[in-house]
Amino acid sequence: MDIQEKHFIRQQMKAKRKLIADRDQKTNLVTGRVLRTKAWQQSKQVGIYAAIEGEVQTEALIQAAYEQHKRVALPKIAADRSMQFLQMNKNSLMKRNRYGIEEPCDSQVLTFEAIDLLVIPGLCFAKNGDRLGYGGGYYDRYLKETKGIKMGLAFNEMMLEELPREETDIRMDLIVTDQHEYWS
Ligand SMILES: Nc1nc2c(c(=O)[nH]1)N(C=O)[C@@H](CNc1ccc(C(=O)N[C@@H](CCC(=O)O)C(=O)O)cc1)CN2
Ligand SMILES: Nc1ncnc2c1ncn2[C@@H]1O[C@H](COP(=O)(O)OP(=O)(O)OP(=O)(O)O)[C@@H](O)[C@H]1O
Repeated sequence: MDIQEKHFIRQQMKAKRKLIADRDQKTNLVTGRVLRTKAWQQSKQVGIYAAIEGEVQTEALIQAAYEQHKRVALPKIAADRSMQFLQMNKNSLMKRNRYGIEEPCDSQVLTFEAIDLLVIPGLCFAKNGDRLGYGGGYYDRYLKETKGIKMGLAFNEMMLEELPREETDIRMDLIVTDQHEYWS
């Protein structure tokens, strides 16, 4: 039942996301808010997603992280639906994976313990920190292991009052949108 409901919300949000206006401007607002959080300012090693169309974009955050001398790691997915974060620098080579998402070719894996802040994409989020992704379970599997702060990024239009939950779903500690921050 919940799984069907998730499927339905996914379809709805994919369509809705395309219609969000002023996405670049809103990305700038999200970026500014993230940079002002204590979680960002205190982090030394950030795991951050390479954005795809429709998501809050992350180039400016990645750039800021380099400039602030943080260690930056991007996710790389594997056939068994696991995911690792690989440490990057400005010259690292990137390649598109099977979903068309840019990922590191080959660099050092950052361990679960090393990452103190994870910046996470989603199709939509709930105010209590629940997250809905594309349904691969990549982030749920990864986040089970991590000790870092889990920060989801969203446009305000992607926030719902609540989401159906499964036992394996991992809550965000914090969601940053163009208008608010939601702590859980
Ligand atoms: N930027 C970003 N990176 C991410 C995620 C994400 O949501 N955003 N993921 C979060 O988990 C993982 C990748 N998961 C994904 C799973 C499916 C599709 C996707 O486009 N699915 C198509 C069908 C494609 C196919 O079946 O081959 C679709 O839903 O229409 C994209 C990402 C890991 N990296
Ligand atoms: N820790 C886990 N171990 C094994 N299977 C898991 C785990 N977490 C999630 N799954 C499975 O992965 C599938 C997708 O999960 P879910 O619908 O929560 O994905 P999602 O959060 O939308 O996707 P993603 O994390 O890739 O963005 C489900 O069948 C779920 O049972």
